[in-house]
Amino acid sequence: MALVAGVDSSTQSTKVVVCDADTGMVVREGRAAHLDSTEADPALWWAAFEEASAGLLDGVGAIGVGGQQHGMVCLDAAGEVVRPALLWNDTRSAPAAAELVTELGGPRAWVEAVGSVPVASFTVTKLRWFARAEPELAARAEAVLLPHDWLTWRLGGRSAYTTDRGDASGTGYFSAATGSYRTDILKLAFGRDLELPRVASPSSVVGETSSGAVISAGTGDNMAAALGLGLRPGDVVVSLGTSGTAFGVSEVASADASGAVAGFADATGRHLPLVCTLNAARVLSTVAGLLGVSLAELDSLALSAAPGADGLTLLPYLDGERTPNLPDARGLLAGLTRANATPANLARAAVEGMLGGLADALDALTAQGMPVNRVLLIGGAAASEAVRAVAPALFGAPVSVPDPAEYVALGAARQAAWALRGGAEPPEWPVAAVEIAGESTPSVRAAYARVRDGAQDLLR
Ligand SMILES: Nc1ncnc2c1ncn2[C@@H]1O[C@H](COP(=O)(O)OP(=O)(O)O)[C@@H](O)[C@H]1O
Ligand SMILES: O=C(CO)[C@@H](O)[C@H](O)COP(=O)(O)O
Repeated sequence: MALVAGVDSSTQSTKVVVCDADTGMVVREGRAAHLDSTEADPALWWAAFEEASAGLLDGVGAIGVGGQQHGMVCLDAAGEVVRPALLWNDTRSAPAAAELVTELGGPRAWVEAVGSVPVASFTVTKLRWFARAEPELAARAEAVLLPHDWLTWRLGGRSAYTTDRGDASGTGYFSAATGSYRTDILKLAFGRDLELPRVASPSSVVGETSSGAVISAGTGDNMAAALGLGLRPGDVVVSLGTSGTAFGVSEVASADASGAVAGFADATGRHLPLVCTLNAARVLSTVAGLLGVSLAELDSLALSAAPGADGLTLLPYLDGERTPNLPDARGLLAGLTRANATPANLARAAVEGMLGGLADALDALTAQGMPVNRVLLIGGAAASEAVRAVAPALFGAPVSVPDPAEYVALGAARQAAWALRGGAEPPEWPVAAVEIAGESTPSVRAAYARVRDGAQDLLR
């Protein structure tokens, strides 16, 4: 049995899986936690990878890395990290994003240039912030990489100084449509050129580890998840991790000047229109902490309340929000009365509020012509019984839950198997999923929309 490994270096943790290269069956896996911060020393990602992969990689013939998107990893001339990486969920570059949108000529100009309208998550806005806020440190920067690029480079050395089309499409200076960098945009943001990694093709081998395993190109975590699920047109993923994302694979690029749908590329040479919220799984853990209960107890409380939480609505912008682009927003609990002020209603409002943002994300994809025939629910919070009860009621499409697995790491492993074996398409790895049912509750979405739209001025 040939073995391949996949890595998911995401916001809260690193996960590693080792799979049968032919079937995708997971035979070994490990994980290690990350610090809770919106900036990180990449050395901590490497330490987490070493911890999570300890004892797992013997006999592995290929390895691929899926990483959280957008992180700004700047290196000096000696290849040393200049400052901790600013991560996708760091919002300090929101003013820089607004400046850059104006400087290039507005949202439509950005969509035509790179397929997306940049917000604080995008690497290009972080480079602008870096150049303006920390000029002496920025003067030392000679190159900029993404988190998965940096880990791939650490694994394979100079030859593995690469990225892929999928992750590159989240920088704001790469066009998924043309497959080329827009170095003019990088220079507009940062003030001068920086060395960028070579964009490797989807099934290429970019290097070799010290133990002789070939290294695939890697990709961004959402692109890897799409690969791990073997996503087909009509399937849309809702991923509930630190971020909430809704995305699907498309043969054509999206072009949403509203900025809600980012025109990313996938990891197979196609496109991955994607909507991302800043608030997902941690809405549940935060409210569980507020109530002093476990996640399982939060589930029980939420399931004991009626749909609509007796009029209690939570707009869960607890870390600001990315979609809608309200980086300085705070959460808002509306409709509170003496009668509905119960732990059960608050738990229910947390689940419905978090999923309300993802239901809006699905609407944004539909508006861009993305067919939503089936929703696949993944990410840590997909394990929640309350989430599984509420999602079908809000999403307006059949919802299925794939067998529990780390689909980002699985996708990276599938890419590694593709690089190992070659061929026009990645190996066929079966993914089983169970459909979950739920009665539609349009009144819950209507209540969420009223609070969302009515509070816009309060939220800026
Ligand atoms: N049963 C559960 N119910 C609700 N949330 C859960 C459950 N299990 C895990 N989570 C949450 O999932 C998150 C981790 O999901 P994951 O997809 O690994 O995140 P990321 O990829 O962003 O690091 C954590 O915030 C954790 O609290
Ligand atoms: O910014 C995005 C997508 O544009 C996020 O999806 C990040 O890629 C982080 O992913 P998770 O850590 O939540 O998996």
